[in-house]
Amino acid sequence: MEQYAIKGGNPLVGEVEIGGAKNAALAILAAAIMTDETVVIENVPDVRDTNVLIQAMESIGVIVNRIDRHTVKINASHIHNLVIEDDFIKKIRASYYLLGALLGKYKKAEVALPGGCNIGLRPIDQHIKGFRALGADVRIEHGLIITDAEDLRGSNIYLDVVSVGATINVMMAAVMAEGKTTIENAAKEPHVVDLANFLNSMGADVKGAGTDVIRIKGVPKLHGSEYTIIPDQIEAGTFMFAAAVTRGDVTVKNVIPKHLESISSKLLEIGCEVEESDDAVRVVSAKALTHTHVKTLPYPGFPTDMQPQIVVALGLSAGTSIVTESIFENRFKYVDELTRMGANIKVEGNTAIIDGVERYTGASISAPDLRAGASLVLAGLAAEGVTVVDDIRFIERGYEDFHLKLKALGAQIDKVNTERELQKFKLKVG
Ligand SMILES: CC(=O)N[C@H]1[C@@H](OP(=O)(O)OP(=O)(O)OC[C@H]2O[C@@H](n3ccc(=O)[nH]c3=O)[C@H](O)[C@@H]2O)O[C@H](CO)[C@@H](O)[C@@H]1O
Ligand SMILES: C=C(OP(=O)(O)O)C(=O)O
Repeated sequence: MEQYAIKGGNPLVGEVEIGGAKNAALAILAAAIMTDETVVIENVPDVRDTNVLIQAMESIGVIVNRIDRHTVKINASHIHNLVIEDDFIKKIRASYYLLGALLGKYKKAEVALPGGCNIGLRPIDQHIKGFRALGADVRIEHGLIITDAEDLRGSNIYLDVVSVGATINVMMAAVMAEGKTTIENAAKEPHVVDLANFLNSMGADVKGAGTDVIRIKGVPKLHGSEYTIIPDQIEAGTFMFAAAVTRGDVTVKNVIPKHLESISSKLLEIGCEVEESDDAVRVVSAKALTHTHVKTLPYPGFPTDMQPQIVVALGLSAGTSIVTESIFENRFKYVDELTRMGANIKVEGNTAIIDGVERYTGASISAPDLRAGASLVLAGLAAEGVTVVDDIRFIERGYEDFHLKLKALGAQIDKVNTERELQKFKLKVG
């Protein structure tokens, strides 16, 4: 089983290029099947989740050509099947975007219930509420979400919780519905805006994305497009925190600094310097880190997908910090692993009370999910001695070349596959 072997202690220094946003790419790839014309999408991250989604699209007859590692050409004029139930698709969250896309285009779809990170219950009632409001019948049978409609008609939909997935799914189902749709209490995340921009580039009429009211006028059909996906806010944030915890000096390049504001603010609060330019942010961690309080919130609040990264940093900060996870009920599972490395953190319900320690010490640990896994790697980079992180397949769901990018910044990290390779790494790093 592949693992990351890490020898901590090196400050990360240099520049790192951020890739396309995984969560935008997943929505946009799914939406690309809503036209029979060819679509070219650039800046698609080469990560497991996007590759699984592409594989599922191919399984129903979508032709996907890779022009280069990050550019795909999609033609969905020969879809022959509206049922998607292979085992892989059950593992990712965004499989359900194919439901909104197929329902919007063909008025019918059957897709396996979604997976994704095991961080809470993750119900899909708001997606179902939205589809039903547009006139679709929706039922769950044999592990599949089955939806069909004679006609989709625009509607006013108020989301009871701010949900990225439901906002995206309802938007896709509504763009070719007859008449006007309003999504109230919509999510405002950058990837919601990116999807709306992409749909508009295909001829849709979506207004208000990025605010909490999205207005959609149905159009009869969508056409081909060429589109570039926005940079990944969370990949960028992860490298910014890698600089913070290793006392480094890292410039994350190819980013939209506005999307990183909540992350930059917290880094400033804990004692880092943050310099913004047009499409880059530099983080310098020269002083001892200090404590702060954090509550995860929908955008523009502090992202839940950055919660484990900031906990790793606060675990090394002087004083007591309180982190409240307000989006998912069970996103502190990694704290047990961090405790093995010497962290002093007590979890009470959705709150972590963190008493900073002077250092972490290397240990053998497992990645419980994507962001927690990446954050445990950051802990390993800051720790004294060698850390071995198992289950790195979770990390590879959302980070392209994670260890190679860290290595280029001066980290001592290798991917190892056998005990022998691990011993070799240990000998190499001394
Ligand atoms: C593939 C993707 O883009 N994943 C992101 C997406 O997940 P995802 O789209 O699953 O997250 P949501 O925004 O939908 O979830 C937010 C909250 O709403 C609840 N909820 C959601 C839908 C629903 O029908 N009913 C309901 O109660 C969820 O349980 C959660 O408590 O947004 C999350 C919140 O920013 C991120 O952590 C994930 O990385
Ligand atoms: C939780 C995440 O992804 P997913 O919703 O796909 O599980 C994430 O990207 O951090």
